[in-house]
Amino acid sequence: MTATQVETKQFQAETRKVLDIVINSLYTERDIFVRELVSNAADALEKFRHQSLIEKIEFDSHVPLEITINGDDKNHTLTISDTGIGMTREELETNLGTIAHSGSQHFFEQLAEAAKKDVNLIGQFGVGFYSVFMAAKNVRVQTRSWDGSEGWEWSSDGGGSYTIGPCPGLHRGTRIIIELKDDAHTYASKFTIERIIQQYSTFVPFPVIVEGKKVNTVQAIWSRSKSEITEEEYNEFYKFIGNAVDEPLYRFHFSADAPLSINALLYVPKENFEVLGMGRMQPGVNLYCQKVLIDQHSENILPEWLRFLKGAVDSEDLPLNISRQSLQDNALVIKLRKVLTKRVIKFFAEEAERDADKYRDFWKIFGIFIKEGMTSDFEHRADLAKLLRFESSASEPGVMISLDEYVDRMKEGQDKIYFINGPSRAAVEYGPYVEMFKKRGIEIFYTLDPIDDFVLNHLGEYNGKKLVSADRADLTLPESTEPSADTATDEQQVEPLSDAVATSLCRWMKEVLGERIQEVKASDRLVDSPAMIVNVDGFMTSSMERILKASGQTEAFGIGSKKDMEVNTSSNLIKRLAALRESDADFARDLVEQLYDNAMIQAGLLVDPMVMVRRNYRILERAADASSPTN
Ligand SMILES: Nc1ncnc2c1ncn2[C@@H]1O[C@H](COP(=O)(O)OP(=O)(O)OP(=O)(O)O)[C@@H](O)[C@H]1O
Repeated sequence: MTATQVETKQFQAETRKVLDIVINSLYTERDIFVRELVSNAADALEKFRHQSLIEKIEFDSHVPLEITINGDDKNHTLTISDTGIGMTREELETNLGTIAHSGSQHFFEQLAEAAKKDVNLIGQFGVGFYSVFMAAKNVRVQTRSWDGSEGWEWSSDGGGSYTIGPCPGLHRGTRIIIELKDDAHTYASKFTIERIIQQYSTFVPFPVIVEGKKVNTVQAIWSRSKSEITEEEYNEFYKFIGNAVDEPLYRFHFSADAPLSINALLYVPKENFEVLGMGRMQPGVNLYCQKVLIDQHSENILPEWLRFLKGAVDSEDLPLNISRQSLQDNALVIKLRKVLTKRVIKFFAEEAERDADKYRDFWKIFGIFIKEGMTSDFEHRADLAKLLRFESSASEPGVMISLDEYVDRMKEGQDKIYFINGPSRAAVEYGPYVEMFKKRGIEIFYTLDPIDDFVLNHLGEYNGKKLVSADRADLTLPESTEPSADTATDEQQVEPLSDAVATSLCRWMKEVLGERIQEVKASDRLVDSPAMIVNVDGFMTSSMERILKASGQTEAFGIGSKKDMEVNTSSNLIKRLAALRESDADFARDLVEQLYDNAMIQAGLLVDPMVMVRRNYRILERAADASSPTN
């Protein structure tokens, strides 16, 4: 190449930032750059193999599909070559000059954070190629596309720019020549390279030839029989396919011949990367046909809510040359997805039976995905319901139970499943909604996750039993659980307000509260608390309303659920209020307002804090006055 034909280009700003992070913060586990480059090479080979199945390729068709790695101890260079799909000039510039991510500030912060925490997270960010600069002073990428167009060389020292120029005489594929940093000379050694390949790249489905010797054995273990596969092989395969360093939480290897031929090897990792602040996970399961990759990180083979699974699905029934676009509507793929989803759900249900504690661990990490499935996947909702777990009034704190367990111990005459949402178990247990449940010994689920009420509302009923939130105005509890008069002790037998006084008090309270409340009425559910807010109609619970309000959606939905306030006419406070109303109406009005605000807060709904605090001080002042010794 002549100097005049070589162009110097600046990296995209985002790429520079990534390079900066990669170069400066990832010195500890540099080995992974080899894995990244080998996996890029394998991807390129896979792409070529796929292309050659779709069309007849003349150019360099005799070149075998393989990865070659050579070190030069004297010159301290490492060269990784593949005979894959190669890159055109445009592809070279786009792929190695820019970053596929939209490059938000947030992405870089997360990347920098992850790099500090655990270098292995880097792979999840798709900065694969750039990891080479952990060990490289300078990198040259020589490449020629499968289409036979001219070859090109890209070169950079990882600073702000790279050069690009023609590179004649290449075969199809890509050669990466790495000039190693002074403290990275070990990567020119055959032993180091072999060790890394064994560790990370055993399952690369193409020969990897280090210094003339093939170091990997091709194994698509999913198509082998279970009994022939060792634990070690399973785990190694997981590390390869899941880009993981640890062992999986669950493994599911399943084969079927009818209605479709399927070999699936799926894994549940130990961590939910989405909660680690790394954004939405990409699907982790690849689709193969007779071991040829058809769809990497396939969005078609499993529903979105199963994106946390890693693994491989192979079906001989699929046409080899199916295009990515047509996978989505392909009848076979749709069928495959149905069968697989059902099997995966069944697998989780069986695991929950087999080892409930382990399943609880799974639920804590991945329950959120099952919940997502409940709200988004109508077809599997009923099956998924079996997998749900919540705490309940009858469970130990922190221990979650299934709907089946709840149903099994429902009270005689009970035909509904009750739940109540709250920010924590303690908040729910001290709140007004569970008082009568406790008193009558009726179990109630605590839905402590904001999404839970949506999940249960989508479900509607389970085994023919309606799911009902305890903050509903029309809640009825089974008659059979009504406490009989003689079970109440004397001190519990507090005289309530007379009906006439109660009715008049409620009417007046309604006047004070105006439109905010549809009705104030005497409660038959409150035991200790003086008041509570209940939802009159519709399906919306207070928790759902809170979430929709927070996201500004109540307007769009036209929802502002109508509410009643129930008051406890046996409560001392309410009885005093009835008297105070006659003697000091202004102060009594303040108390009504405060009761309302307190009840709203206990329902998890918003009140005007400024107004409330001012009022609260007025009330405190009265209380201080009343108990002051000078009075
Ligand atoms: N050996 C190669 N042959 C052909 N193309 C390559 C090769 N190496 C990299 N590329 C191209 O460069 C792109 C960027 O590579 P890079 O490793 O940065 O990201 P990625 O492979 O897309 O993501 P990740 O490594 O995280 O899976 C690849 O998507 C591919 O198109």
